[in-house]
Amino acid sequence: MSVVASVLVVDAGNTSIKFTAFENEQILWVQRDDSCPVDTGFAPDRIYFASVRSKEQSALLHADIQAEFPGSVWFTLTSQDEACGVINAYVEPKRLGVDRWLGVIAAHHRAKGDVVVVDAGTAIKVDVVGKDGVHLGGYIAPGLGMMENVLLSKTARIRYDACEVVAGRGLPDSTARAVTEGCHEMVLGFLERIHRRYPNFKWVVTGGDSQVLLSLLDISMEYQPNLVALGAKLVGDEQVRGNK
Ligand SMILES: Nc1ncnc2c1ncn2[C@@H]1O[C@H](COP(=O)(O)OP(=O)(O)O)[C@@H](O)[C@H]1O
Ligand SMILES: CC(C)(COP(=O)(O)O)[C@@H](O)C(=O)NCCC(=O)O
Ligand SMILES: [K+]
Repeated sequence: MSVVASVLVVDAGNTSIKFTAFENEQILWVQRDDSCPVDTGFAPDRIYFASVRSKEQSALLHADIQAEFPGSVWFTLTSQDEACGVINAYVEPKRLGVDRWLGVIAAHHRAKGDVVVVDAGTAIKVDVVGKDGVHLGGYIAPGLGMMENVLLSKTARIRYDACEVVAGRGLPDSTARAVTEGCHEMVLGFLERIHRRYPNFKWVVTGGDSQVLLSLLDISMEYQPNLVALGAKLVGDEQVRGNK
């Protein structure tokens, strides 16, 4: 009889927490929330927890989630110098954001070749991974929401209502369009410059803002919304095997 392994992956980013329920390799459901889902009817054997939040916030989340799933074995995932056949580029491997680390690992295993990972979240991260599993490094830039918020918070007259953010033709002719499309152009130029350096790499994009970018970029990219969770599953399972 095959033993079904149920795993809950928790990916705590700076904006939202993504909860992904696995049964063996199959994703049963994904929930994006600010706190632990309740009454899910899911009883994971294991919880793989990856957080880029502060130690204090991560500890509070750990307590909340463990209280909701008291029978689950807890694994906190962190960036390592090597895991699942991938070698971390960082001089100090542990300082690489664990979301980036897990996305890099999942992308390497899915692409089976040279790959560029774009994760458009609170920040926009771009990581480059060679087909041999060597993480070559990457960039961090402000996310779309962050750029817009800074313009609003640091100026007196950049003000507009959400309803003014409309698709337009030609150069922006309103404050709302000037800001939103200016931020888009910043990110698109950033990504297109990197694409000119890595044109033959596969590109995979994830993160809450990826659909916006996909619609504007003329770079062929695979959209994988569960990339970080898939990387967490690979790393967590490797740890479980290693502990046996
Ligand atoms: N349901 C949602 N809740 C929060 N942010 C969302 C949602 N849908 C799309 N987004 C966009 O995704 C961004 C957050 O992406 P995400 O990858 O979850 O960030 P992080 O991993 O940094 O927490 C937000 O800036 C927002 O623009
Ligand atoms: C860059 C990040 C804040 C992105 O996190 P997110 O946008 O998912 O909230 C995170 O990957 C992080 O905390 N990195 C640590 C610094 C580094 O990766 O070099
Ligand atoms: K993230």
